[in-house]
Amino acid sequence: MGVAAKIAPSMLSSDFANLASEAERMLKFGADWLHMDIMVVLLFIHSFLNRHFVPNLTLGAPVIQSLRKHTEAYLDCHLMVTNPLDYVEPLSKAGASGFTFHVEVSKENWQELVQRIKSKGMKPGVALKPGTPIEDVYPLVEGENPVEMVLVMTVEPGFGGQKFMPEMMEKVRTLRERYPSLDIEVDGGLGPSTINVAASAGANCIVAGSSVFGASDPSAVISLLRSSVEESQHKS
Ligand SMILES: O=C(CO)[C@H](O)[C@H](O)COP(=O)(O)O
Ligand SMILES: [Fe+2]
Repeated sequence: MGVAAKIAPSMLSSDFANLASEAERMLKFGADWLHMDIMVVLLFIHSFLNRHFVPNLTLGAPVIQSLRKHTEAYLDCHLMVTNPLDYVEPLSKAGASGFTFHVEVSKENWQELVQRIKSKGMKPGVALKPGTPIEDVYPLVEGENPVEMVLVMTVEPGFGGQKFMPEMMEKVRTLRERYPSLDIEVDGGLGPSTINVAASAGANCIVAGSSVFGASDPSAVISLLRSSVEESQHKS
């Protein structure tokens, strides 16, 4: 038996003007979590110092708060920002469930971050970009106050609809071997043609945006993602 499969449609691919009904549709189709990509570009700073994390702007606490009024679903928030600590309080008030920050921007303060996230009743997770070595997250999983999920990016963060990077599966395999009961999430380019490699590497939380929202039968895609994770776990 493995860690429970969690299928998390990325709302980045939804119709933002109808977010509540899009969320409801995904839950009806069998989604476990709703993946919320929080990206901020500080335009002023971006132009002068190039200190943004991703070159895109999506949604923040006000949108999470609005969505929370319509659903009790687990909101799996993926923070692609340079200053995640600033978002702990607003996102917890807004009703976020999971708070996953990037290791690349948290070297100095991850202990405080994890503690604050937990104190607000959210589940702390750490994400890493494709170029970041897996060893960088070990201290966060093995420390006294550990994160409860590792998100392995399988595209460069910033946009939906990109091509899955199979070479990231080595990271997933290494993590699964080291942490048999950890939630391991993969994010970027997941869909029917890529799920088997991710599932057999040991991922159990699957984010899928364009492959689900772009499908003629999203519920069939969600079922397929789930059965691939469950079958891989039975085999191992
Ligand atoms: O974090 C993300 C991008 O930075 C998104 O969650 C991800 O790209 C999902 O979209 P898709 O499944 O279309 O690749
Ligand atoms: Fe994401």
